[in-house]
Formats: sequence, C-alpha cells, structure tokens
Amino acid sequence: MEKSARPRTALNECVKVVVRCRPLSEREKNESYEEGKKRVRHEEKAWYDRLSTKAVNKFDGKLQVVKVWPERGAVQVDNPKGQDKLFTYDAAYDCTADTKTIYDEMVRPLVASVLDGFNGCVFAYGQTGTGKTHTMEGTGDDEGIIPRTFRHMWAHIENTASPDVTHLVSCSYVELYLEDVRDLLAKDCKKLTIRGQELNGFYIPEMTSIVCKSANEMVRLMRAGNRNRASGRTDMNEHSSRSHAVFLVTVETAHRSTDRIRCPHLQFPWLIQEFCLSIPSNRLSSGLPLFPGGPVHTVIYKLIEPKQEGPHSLYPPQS
Ligand SMILES: Nc1ncnc2c1ncn2[C@@H]1O[C@H](COP(=O)(O)OP(=O)(O)OP(=O)(O)O)[C@@H](O)[C@H]1O
Repeated sequence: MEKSARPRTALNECVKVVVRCRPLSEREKNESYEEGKKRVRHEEKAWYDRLSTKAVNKFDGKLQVVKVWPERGAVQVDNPKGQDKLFTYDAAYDCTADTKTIYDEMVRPLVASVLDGFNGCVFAYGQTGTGKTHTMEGTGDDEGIIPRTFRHMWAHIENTASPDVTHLVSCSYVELYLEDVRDLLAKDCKKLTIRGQELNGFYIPEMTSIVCKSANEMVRLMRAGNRNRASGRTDMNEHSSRSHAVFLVTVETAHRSTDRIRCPHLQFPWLIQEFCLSIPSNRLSSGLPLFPGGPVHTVIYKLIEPKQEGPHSLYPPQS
C-alpha cells in the first residue's frame, strides 16, 4: 500500500493518465468508420449497457470502434470477438475537445507546480498517427501543449517580476534514433553520450542548453530542433516522427534577499509506441527504420523516470 502524507486528490496526484481521441482521418472515413456523434441520452445508455451484453460492432450501419465517455473519463473499445472493453483514465477527451481545454484542465496545474519549484513531465505516448505531435506542438490555429506552457511560464515570470527575484530559463532538445542520442540544438546535431552515476542517476554532460528570453524564442527553438528530427512516412501518417525525443526546460529562480536558488525542470518526451510493442514492422511503417530496442532505450526511459529527490536526470551531477 502506498503511504502518503498528502491526501490523494485529483489536484495533487503524482501521475495522471489522460486519453485524447483524434477525429477520424479521411482514409478512416472512407473505410466506413464513424466518429461518436452526439446522441440522445437513452442511446448513450444503450451503448454503455452493451458492456454487459455481447458486443455488436455496427451502429447506425457504420463501424464505431472507439467510444469516448468524457464525463466518465472512460474509453470503450469494440471487441469483435465478444464483450466491449472499458478502460478508465484520469480524463478522456473525444474528437470535439480542443488543446486549450486539455491544457487548462490537465497541464496548467502541473506547470504551476513547476513554477513553484517541483519537477514535472508531460509525456505523449501513442501509435504512429494518433496525434502526439498535434497535441504537443499544435498547428497554426490551435497551439499545442508545449507552446502553451512557454506562454504560461513567461506570463508567470512577468507577473512576479521584482528586483528581488531573477529567473533564468534554458532549453535543451535531444532525440533518440536507433542507438544514437543526438543533440537537436547543436549545429551538426552531434552525437551525445549518456553517463550514469550510482548516486546521481543518468545525465548527458555535453547537451546544448540555450537561454531564452521569451515564449516566442522558445517556440522558435523547438521548431529549429524539430527540423533536425528524423522523420519519414508510415502507413498511418504521411509526416511521421521516427524518433523518441525529449524537450527539456529549466527554470532557475534566484531570490536575492535569501540567496536561495530553485531549479526545477519540465520535460516533454515523445515516445512512440512501436518501440515498446513487438508489432511486425510491415503493419506499421514503410519509412525509416523503427527502433530495434537495446540498452540505450532502457537508459532513455531512465532519463525521464520521475525522481524523488536529487539533481535532475538530464543534467550533470551537482556537487
Ligand atoms: N485532435 C486532432 N484534431 C485534428 N487533427 C488531428 C488531431 N490529432 C491529430 N490530427 C491529425 O492526424 C494526423 C496525425 O497526427 P500526428 O502527426 O500528430 O500523429 P503522431 O502521433 O505525432 O504520429 P507519428 O508518431 O507518426 O509522428 C495529422 O494529420 C494531424 O493533423
């Protein structure tokens, strides 16, 4: 049993798992799949009641494979062999949800705690084409979680500006492709070495760290790093990221009167599910090679592992 001094409420839960289902692609629509439409109450109930009966995967003549229940935080998945499966999360968003709502409800409290001095991590995980990049980076009309975080951080920094407090914001961006760790912010995307120490965990000593003075500067840095990321085409996504990546933001806050320096970190890793599951590659991709797995991959998971205490994982140990 977990012991905690703090009550486990929605706001202070250490790890939250949230599902976002994107709208159907043109290809999926052409294959006769259907998005969940707004239905009248008794029809909704009928869908939910299917859980206790044998599933029928035809609804209004079209295939609806996934049904999201935002008010229950649940996702119901059609099982052609029998009863539907129901999975419950901290929150579930259907294709009508925008990134702003997800940010405000799920990410804003985490970023606020980073600004209070705690480490944080927002982690996008899913099969190719499921919407990780759309959610994390966003589009011209709908900004993603990362640029929203930058704006939130800078709004906080500007609102709390005083002669007594100084903030220093710096960013790093690394990718893991095959067995190499590359620095996406270095001119030649140089290969990096991960080092480990028994007491301080894993860190990357030569990773570029760039000081930024505004949210827009951070967005430009993220885009510059994205241009260096390995990409290709998969059966599910024309413009697919083919690597794991971690965008790391460090906010140092110095208080002149107390000589106190706080240095929390916020990480944005992208992990692609294909690496973790042994799905035959011909089902997933016809582009650049997928991840073979191996020791470096184990280490990258260690890098983003939440730490209870001590210096942050991607940085050299502090004496
Ligand atoms: N919530 C959404 N609303 C509208 N379109 C979306 C949404 N999520 C994803 N899409 C669209 O679906 C396609 C695939 O999304 P995206 O590239 O974000 O997937 P991904 O998970 O990052 O894929 P990969 O792992 O292959 O890089 C894109 O064309 C994107 O614009």
